[in-house]
Amino acid sequence: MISVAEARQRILAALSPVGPEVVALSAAWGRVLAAPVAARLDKPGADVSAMDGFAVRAEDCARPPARLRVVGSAPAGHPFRGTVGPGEAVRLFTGSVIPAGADSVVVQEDTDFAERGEGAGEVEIRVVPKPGAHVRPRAGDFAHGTMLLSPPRRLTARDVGLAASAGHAWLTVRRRPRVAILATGDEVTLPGDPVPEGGVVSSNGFVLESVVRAAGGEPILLPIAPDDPEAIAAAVAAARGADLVVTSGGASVGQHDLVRPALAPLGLALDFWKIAMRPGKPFMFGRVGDAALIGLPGNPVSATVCAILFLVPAIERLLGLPGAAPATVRARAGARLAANDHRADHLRATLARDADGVLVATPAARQDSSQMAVLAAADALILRPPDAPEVAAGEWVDVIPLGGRDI
Ligand SMILES: Nc1nc2c(c(=O)[nH]1)N[C@H]1C(S)=C(S)[C@@H](COP(=O)(O)OP(=O)(O)OC[C@H]3O[C@@H](n4cnc5c(N)ncnc54)[C@H](O)[C@@H]3O)O[C@H]1N2
Ligand code: MOO
Repeated sequence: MISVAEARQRILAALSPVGPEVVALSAAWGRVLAAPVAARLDKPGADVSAMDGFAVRAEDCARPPARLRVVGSAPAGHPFRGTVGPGEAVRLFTGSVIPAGADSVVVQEDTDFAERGEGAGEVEIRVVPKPGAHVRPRAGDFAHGTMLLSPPRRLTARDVGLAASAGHAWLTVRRRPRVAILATGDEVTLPGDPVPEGGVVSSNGFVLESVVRAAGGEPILLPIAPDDPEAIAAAVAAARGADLVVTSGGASVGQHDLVRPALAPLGLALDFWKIAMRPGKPFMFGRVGDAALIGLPGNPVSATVCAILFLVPAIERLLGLPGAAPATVRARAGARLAANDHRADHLRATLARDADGVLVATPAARQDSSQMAVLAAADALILRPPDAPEVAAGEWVDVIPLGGRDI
């Protein structure tokens, strides 16, 4: 059995980024940028005012109060075409272009504007403006040609706004990796269908569909396959065009654990099978045809933990991102943790702050890999490295916080 780190490294090494596509800016949020974004214009495109007030020549206002003639008004989008001469001012608003001749802006609160109102022919300036006061210089945010966003990068709302402000209506992003999902098992039924004796309602397909979507992939949820090698092979063969095929169930050693032998006739090239971890030991990785294959254990908690640890990084790699391990934080153990065996353990835990504000991770009492209620209620997975010694309550442990990307 290989370690969690080696498994992730082998998965990432076997995958390469999918191709690009061009999308409208309105559809770009959350997508992964595939080409650099350089500014198509200066921002701002001219020296502009940061405040509502008056454009002046600072030298005219050296001895307040200074009485200036208001020679024009320049709302944002309507620049003043003349030049501000000695003893003159122009009425301005936030975003207005600074007229030629002026070098500073005096905010209207520092004038007699309140007494005179809009449209007066004169204004009294009551302060000494610093040259350049309240002026946003041309290209002060960015200049035409400045590199603003470099790939690979998952686009945030702020990135989308930046690209818009730089004049981009379209962005080149990675297409969404197509991930076919196949739940297997004679006992597995769909939610809403009658559940026969010994039946189990499929949750894995829906968890995986959600995880794929959250990671930026395009999930394709296939019909459930029975424990029949031909049916499993036919379903996987029909998923041609997928970048990645993810199966659930039939990954272990039992007589009905069929995925590996079922896919042999399709030319399954197995990279590795079994990871020294709990839950999720019977994890399979390889390739069938043009697609990578991840075979997940059927136990729901095992499938979900493996999806967080390996499927999310795999999709990130297909998107051209590094595919890093889930981030960890330090917390104090909320209870004694027994010494671990040779499999890295991932204990479902709740997080809370103690009286000093220190994060405390308390493991759930039940850690069976079938317990979905415990998993959904958990805030974190406590990491227990292979062969870790016993940990007393209050000692520091590493935890993976859950809930990122709403997983
Ligand atoms: N003799 C051994 N038995 C088992 C071993 C082992 O090493 N030796 N490993 C155990 C471990 S660890 C795990 S994890 C499971 C994984 O087994 P499989 O991947 O073969 O999964 P199944 O047997 O098909 O199912 C296990 C369990 O999960 C339920 N299940 C299956 N599919 C779904 C689904 N889509 N949604 C919800 N639940 C599902 C299924 O009904 C079973 O209860 O093997 C251990 N056994
Ligand atoms: O690894 Mo299994 O996933 O222990 O239940």
